[in-house]
Amino acid sequence: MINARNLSKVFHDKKRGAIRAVDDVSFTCEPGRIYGLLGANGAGKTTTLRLLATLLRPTAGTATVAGFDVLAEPAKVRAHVGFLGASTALYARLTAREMIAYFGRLNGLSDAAVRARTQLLADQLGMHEFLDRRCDKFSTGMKQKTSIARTLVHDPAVMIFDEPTLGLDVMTARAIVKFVRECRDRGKTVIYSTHVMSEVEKLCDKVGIIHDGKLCAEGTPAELRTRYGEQDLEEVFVKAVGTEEAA
Ligand SMILES: Nc1ncnc2c1ncn2[C@@H]1O[C@H](COP(=O)(O)OP(=O)(O)OP(=O)(O)O)[C@@H](O)[C@H]1O
Repeated sequence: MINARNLSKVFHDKKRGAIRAVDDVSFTCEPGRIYGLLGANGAGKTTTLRLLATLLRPTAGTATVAGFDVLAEPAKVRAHVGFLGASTALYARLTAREMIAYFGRLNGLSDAAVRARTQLLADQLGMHEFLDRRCDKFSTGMKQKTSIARTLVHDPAVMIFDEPTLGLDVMTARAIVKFVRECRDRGKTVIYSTHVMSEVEKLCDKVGIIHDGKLCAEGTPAELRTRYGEQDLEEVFVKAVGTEEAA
């Protein structure tokens, strides 16, 4: 479960001054559900996700993630969250298997648990063919699958994916979308940020549209279509953001 309450984050930049990257954002995502965070470049998606994963501290507001407060119990939040960000990196000299094992041990898993999780994640993500190859030889898709596996090795209750299919070919993107759906079906709480409307369509039970740091519209895809009188989610997005700008 994720419960964000009036989350705000202000950055202070020498050139740009104060940047209100996230502005009073509140939403809830329940177990067995995927919450889609939709927004243009610079809207505040990544900052919101980093606040939830405790990689940043909110300027105001707070959130509970898997039952723990991000301000009061950040270590417990981290133990129950898997965060796949754009900068999730791999060690070039390690193989995918070693990479997963390394993060498994960091998360306190036994050798037997690491072996079992590696087997399962490699099955689910289709990684067996390259599990024992070094990460520096990987394609973008292999890297992303390995990053997902190392992020989720401790089987967290809450999974945060920040644009996980960016730059991937159609087949790899589909495999990842399928994997995320299966995580939801196993009862995980999933938050998923993307620019790709077809993924929102396929995946998200609820969508939050973020613009200039503010959550300007929220609902199921069907509710948003009705509210904005548009079938195409891209049109819904344009209208929601346009209404916010006009206001
Ligand atoms: N560490 C930082 N210092 C200063 N400003 C920042 C920092 N991180 C983000 N920002 C600014 O905060 C705003 C929101 O950025 P954020 O990365 O959250 O947007 P986003 O919706 O994830 O965009 P994208 O789709 O391009 O990844 C932007 O104006 C960005 O330049």
